[in-house]
Amino acid sequence: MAKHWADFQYEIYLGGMGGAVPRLPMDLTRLEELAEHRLDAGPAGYVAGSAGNGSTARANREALERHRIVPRLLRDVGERDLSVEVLGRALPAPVALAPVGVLSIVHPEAEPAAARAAAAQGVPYILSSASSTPMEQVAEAMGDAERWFQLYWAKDREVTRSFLERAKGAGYSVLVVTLDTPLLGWRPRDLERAYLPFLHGVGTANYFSDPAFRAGLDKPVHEDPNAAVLHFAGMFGDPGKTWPDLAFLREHWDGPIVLKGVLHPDDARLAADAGMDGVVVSNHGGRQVAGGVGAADALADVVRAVGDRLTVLFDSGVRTGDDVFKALALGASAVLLGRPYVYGLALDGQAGVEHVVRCLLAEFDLTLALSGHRAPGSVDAGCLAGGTSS
Ligand SMILES: Cc1cc2nc3c(=O)[nH]c(=O)nc-3n(C[C@H](O)[C@H](O)[C@H](O)COP(=O)(O)O)c2cc1C
Ligand SMILES: CCCCCCC(=O)C(=O)O
Repeated sequence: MAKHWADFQYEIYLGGMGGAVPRLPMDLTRLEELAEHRLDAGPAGYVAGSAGNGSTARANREALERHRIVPRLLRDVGERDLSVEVLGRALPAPVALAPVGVLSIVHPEAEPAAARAAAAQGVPYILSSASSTPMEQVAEAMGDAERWFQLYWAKDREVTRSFLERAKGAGYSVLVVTLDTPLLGWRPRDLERAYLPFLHGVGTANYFSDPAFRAGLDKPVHEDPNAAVLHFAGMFGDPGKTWPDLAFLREHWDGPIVLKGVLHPDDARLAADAGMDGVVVSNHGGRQVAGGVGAADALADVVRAVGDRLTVLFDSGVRTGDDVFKALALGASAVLLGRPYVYGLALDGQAGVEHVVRCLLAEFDLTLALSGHRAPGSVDAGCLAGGTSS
């Protein structure tokens, strides 16, 4: 019998009878406000902030909210199984933790704590290449658990080559290449405080520990950390890259490669033509292009274009279990959870991240059951108002 994530609610009700009530909210949309009170203004603004006047981030929520679920009745949903196969990997549920850089700005245990939480709940953890912890240490914290590596595709080929070698050596199995950040978006909350973690003494240890990165410095990192940070900021992205450059990554990575930040169906087709394995339909949580399309509004078109050739994942705006259900109904194979787990980490370390994952999956399990479904595989456009089953 598969695990019923929904049982978490009875654990809580029964625990409550003994006087133990959860330390964190059960409504994950309340996390942001709590975390903003807990964190200093710089980190709080960096995590919650987005590009321009925030319209893309708002569009993400509006796009998900606009879709409404139409439940079905009397369909025997007593036994349910949330597991899915994604990119050849068996996952307990269609959820992974999105890559988020420099987590040390929200909690001293940073990426290893988030990664341990993911491992404990069995969901994949996608480590950001801009992490505040070297990738080998994060891998060690995870034991045998499923781990993926996100790459910022550096200007310097040697650094990219070195990152791919290290990631392979440390057991990361899927490469997620983020394409929507060749330059940093216009982020007023950070600009108004002149706050960019990397320029506030927060080292990206993942880069600083890299031999190819260090070879590009005039002085060792400890002698001139500011120069190291500036070197990182100048090379982490490369606005000069084009589609044929993907051949380099295909050549140096044997496992699945997923392109993150795809919103246009033609770009999804180009990804398939370039021999990629998947795409993440994402606008980086509204942090890059201002005035951009809500990510969920782009999802169905991408699935129509390449759903038979590529695995389509989704992020940007996922906050609740019903959001996960809606993303699957629009054709995603799985979703990446972003800010909510970062707030969980800020509020209660590893336990906070586990709380967030358990709430999200309990809510998803209940949404599935209460809508008349036993497994993610039967969720399609026909589950949404105005949609038709395939
Ligand atoms: C503080 C922060 C840092 C992020 N760092 C990265 C990163 O290093 N690499 C990356 O591909 N995406 C990064 N992202 C984007 C997330 O992977 C994801 O696309 C986004 O959080 C989804 O939006 P949501 O959090 O609103 O759901 C970051 C997002 C946030 C909030
Ligand atoms: C100057 C380095 C920027 C790294 C970007 C991290 C990220 O993806 C985000 O803040 O969003």
